Amino acid sequence: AGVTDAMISNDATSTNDVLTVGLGQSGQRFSPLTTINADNIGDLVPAWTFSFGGEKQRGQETQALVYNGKMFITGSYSRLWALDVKTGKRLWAYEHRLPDGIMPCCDVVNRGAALYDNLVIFGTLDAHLVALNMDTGKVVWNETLGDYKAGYSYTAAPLIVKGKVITGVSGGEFGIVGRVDARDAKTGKLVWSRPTVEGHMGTLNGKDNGITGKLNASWPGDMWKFGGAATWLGCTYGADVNLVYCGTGNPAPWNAHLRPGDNLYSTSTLGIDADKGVIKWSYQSTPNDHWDFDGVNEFIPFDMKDSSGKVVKAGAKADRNGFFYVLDRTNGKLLNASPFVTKQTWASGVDLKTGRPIESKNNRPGDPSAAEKGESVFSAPSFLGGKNWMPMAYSAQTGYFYVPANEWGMDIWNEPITYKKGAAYLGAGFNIKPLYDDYIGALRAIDPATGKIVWEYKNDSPVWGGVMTTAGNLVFMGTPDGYFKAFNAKTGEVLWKFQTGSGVVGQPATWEQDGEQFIAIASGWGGAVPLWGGDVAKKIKDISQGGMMWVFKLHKSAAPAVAKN
Ligand SMILES: O=C(O)c1cc(C(=O)O)c2c(n1)C(=O)C(=O)c1cc(C(=O)O)[nH]c1-2
Ligand SMILES: [Ca+2]
Repeated sequence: AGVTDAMISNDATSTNDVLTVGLGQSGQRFSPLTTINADNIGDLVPAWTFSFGGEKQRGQETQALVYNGKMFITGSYSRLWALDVKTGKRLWAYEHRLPDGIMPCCDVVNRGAALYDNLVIFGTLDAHLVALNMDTGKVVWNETLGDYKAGYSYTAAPLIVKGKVITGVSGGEFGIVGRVDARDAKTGKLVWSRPTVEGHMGTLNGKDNGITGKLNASWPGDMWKFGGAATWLGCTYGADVNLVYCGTGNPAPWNAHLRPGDNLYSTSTLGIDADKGVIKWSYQSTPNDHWDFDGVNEFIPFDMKDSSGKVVKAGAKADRNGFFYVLDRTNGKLLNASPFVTKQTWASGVDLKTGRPIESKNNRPGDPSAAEKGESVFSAPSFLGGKNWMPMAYSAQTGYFYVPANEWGMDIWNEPITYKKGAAYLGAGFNIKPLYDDYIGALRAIDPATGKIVWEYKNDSPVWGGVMTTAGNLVFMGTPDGYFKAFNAKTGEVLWKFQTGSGVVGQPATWEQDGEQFIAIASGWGGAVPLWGGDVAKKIKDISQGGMMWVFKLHKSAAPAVAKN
């Protein structure tokens, strides 16, 4: 017995296990379970805990996977554990031997593994993809994703699509070239590879698989050779159209004066043919990005009822640049775009006809070519984004997306820079500042058909944890002050919270076992905010480090749930 493609296709509706990060290939992070619900959530108590151990703490961004009596979790510094899912007892551990010179930009994080056959597959900070035997933890195959000395690393959860393991790469701040790869999940052998910087060739079974668009038309000179567009958050999958959806990060360097043009395919959503690795469509949210708006944010396929009641094959993305985009997932056409944070100084909106931002004048930092430092501008959102990596969730039951957002801006300026292998390739300086005294983070319920914010929960510190929603009328998210919280999915009311002992930047998961529902979350403060957060980082410097897996269940097995509303 092992994990099959059919099981993975059904992961969003099957409740006995958790086979994918995102609770299904489309990444909606919705569970149909109702045993734990808005009426009895007050009875939620810890079932067991597990410590990530020792000196290697830092950000724990993982999501638990559950299969065949085992839980699989990844940890900071490229570690992975198999635990007894009933007790939390450690069964085996894999600790990847990392070289000294690794260069992750934004903490030593990992966002989870993938399961296929009898393998548990995850990526490492030195840009390797490692497949372990589920029962023993022994390495079955180990492939190189990039040269860590050139700044390649890996932090995302891989995605399984039809027997293939789909991965991106990290390293946009070092001038790597972004890429999406598909490998045979059983052997690790490369099937196709699709670079995300125009000009670089893709491959299918070792042969050229074609490029779309004119070679390098959107990059000046040789800039495409180190163009960034890292695919550092991985991909989702639209099974009905057989497209892998991958976001691409910032073009490199940050100083956009050095690369006039749109810089395709940076800061874009790509719809890539899952069998051949060919880009079927692309949608660029921030052409010629000057603010590190990146654009990797997850694109979540969902079916949307439009104003006439017609069901549209849509997909949504809450972009780091502050706009919530709804696209036609079959062809990438923009359906609507609306702000999900209070301030976007760089653009007044998005032109629905052309799909391009209506860019503000004078919100790009000045050209430093004749000076040491160009003119500084204040810009919002900050480069850490209206939303960063932490995934949103979608409930077909309420019809809302639940978006973890942050309200902040930055002073940003440019400096001269040239590419040097293994060195930061930014050409920019910055300082992040809060916009408001009373809050930075917010969890917002957004109606995708109108773009309206239906409810919001404000948090004093930035939110950095993933979101999950359930048919029990619940939304779950953790906060940097250590709480794991449950909200009413319809109203946003906080129904329950639990202090985990360190900041929560993990992703919730839920499953059922022997008639009981369980909910898991990793606690362990870290990620990009303490490293890059400027004035905001100063505000939250007193959060305790840590590293614990928490699993919860109802205090006494509740009677089968009866939904009250
Ligand atoms: O361009 C890139 O390759 C890249 C990679 C990563 C990463 O792999 O974690 C982040 C970023 N960029 C980034 O811009 C960013 O804000 C960020 C935050 C985090 C985090 O885990 O908290 N990672 C990253
Ligand atoms: Ca980046």
